This record gives sequence, structure tokens and C-alpha cells, in this order.
Amino acid sequence: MTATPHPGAGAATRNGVPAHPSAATPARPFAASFAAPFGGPVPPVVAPTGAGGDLDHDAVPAGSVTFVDGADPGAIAGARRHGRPVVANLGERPELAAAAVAAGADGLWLEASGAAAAGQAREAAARIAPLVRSAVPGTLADCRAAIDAVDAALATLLEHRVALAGRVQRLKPVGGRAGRDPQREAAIVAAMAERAPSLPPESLARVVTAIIEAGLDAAERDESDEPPVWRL
Ligand SMILES: O=C(O)C(=O)C[C@]1(C(=O)O)C=C[C@@H](O)C=C1
Repeated sequence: MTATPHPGAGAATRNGVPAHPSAATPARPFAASFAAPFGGPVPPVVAPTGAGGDLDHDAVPAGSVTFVDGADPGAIAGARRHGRPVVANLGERPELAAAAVAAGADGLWLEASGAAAAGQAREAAARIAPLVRSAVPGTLADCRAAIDAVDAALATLLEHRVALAGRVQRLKPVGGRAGRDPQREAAIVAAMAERAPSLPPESLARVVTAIIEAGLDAAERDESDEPPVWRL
């Protein structure tokens, strides 16, 4: 495992990241004011000023975080032993964001200029983070931010599920409400109960029924012949 030097430390990285403007800044202890963004429910995107990141490059003092090549998941996972937040250097490749967050990145360093790249990385991070990070928020605002992050992932999964359930209706001999399959629905609830032990099965069944019915409603409305296409 190799930690990548701060992009501003003058060392070339695999992504060919240009020098950080604060290259001459000596290493400082990790400042408390930077702890919140890196400890939040969704890893922040660190981008050049005006590029739409959650933090500007200049706001991250050299030495306060461990920089790692964002294309190397093993390095990201290994860097956690340094005890500092791990920032994955994505260079100009926001499409690496989901993999970097899944590997354990606390922040994403982006050199691509422009809000679109930062937005792409932020959206990928928001979708994947609740599956791989657990937040223990101490304030109402932080709690709501963590709930928002979970809801972002839930909404993404709901969209995928609705698309799949709609496809099933076209593949079954009898689709739609006329083709409901109580045994299959009970099996779905039982499988989900294993992963959601805090919810009694009857509560979970209500949730699953609502989701299935929403999927059947969407399938009824959908007149397109296109198979569903999505990207995380
Ligand atoms: O698996 C099916 O047969 C479906 O039609 C999909 C689905 C679901 O949304 O999961 C929807 C209705 C059925 O009662 C069971 C499951």
C-alpha cells in the first residue's frame, strides 16, 4: 500500500495531478474545523475554487489528510491505518468516485474543473456512502443530513427496483395486478427481514407491499418499449 503525497507536495501522481496551490504549506495537525466535512455521512468532494466541490483545495492543509491514488482501492483501504481522513485523488476522473467511497475514502479530491465533474462525483458518493459508512450524528442537523444520505441511496434503489418490477410484468404470462404472487411477496419479506432485524416482519411487510404496489402502478403507466437503463 502506498499513500500518495498531498497533490500539492510536488510529487507526481499516477493521475498527473498538477501542483496544489498550497504546495509550500508545512504539514499541520488535523484541524478540528476540517473534521466535520470528512466525518460526515457523505464524503465531501474537494475541488478547485469555483469548481463546485464541497471544499476548496486550499481549505485542506497539507498533512491533515492522507492522499491516496483514487484508482487503487487497496491503497485506499490500507491508508486508513494512518488514522487521518483518507482522501482519494481522482485526478480528472469523477467516474472513480463510487469505487473510491466503497473502498473507504473519507473525501474525494478532484482536479477536473467544472461543476459537472464535482456534481457527478458528489452524486455517486451520495448513492454509495450509506451502504458502506455508518454515521453517529450528535446533532439534529447532522442526524437529518445522515437521513438525507440514506434516503438518497434508498431513492436510487427504488428507481432500480421499479424498473425491474416493470420488466417482470412484461415477462410473466399474466402481468400487473392480475398476476400478483403472494408466495413470492412473502419470500421477499422474509429475505429482507434477515437484513432489517429492527423491523418486525409485519411492519416490513407493509413497507414491501407499498413498494410493490408503487411498482405495479408505475408499470401500468409505463408505455415505453425500452428496457430500463441506469447507472450507479
Ligand atoms: O416477481 C414477480 O412476479 C413480480 O411481478 C414482481 C413483484 C415485485 O415487485 O417484486 C410484483 C408483484 C408480485 O406479486 C411479486 C413480485
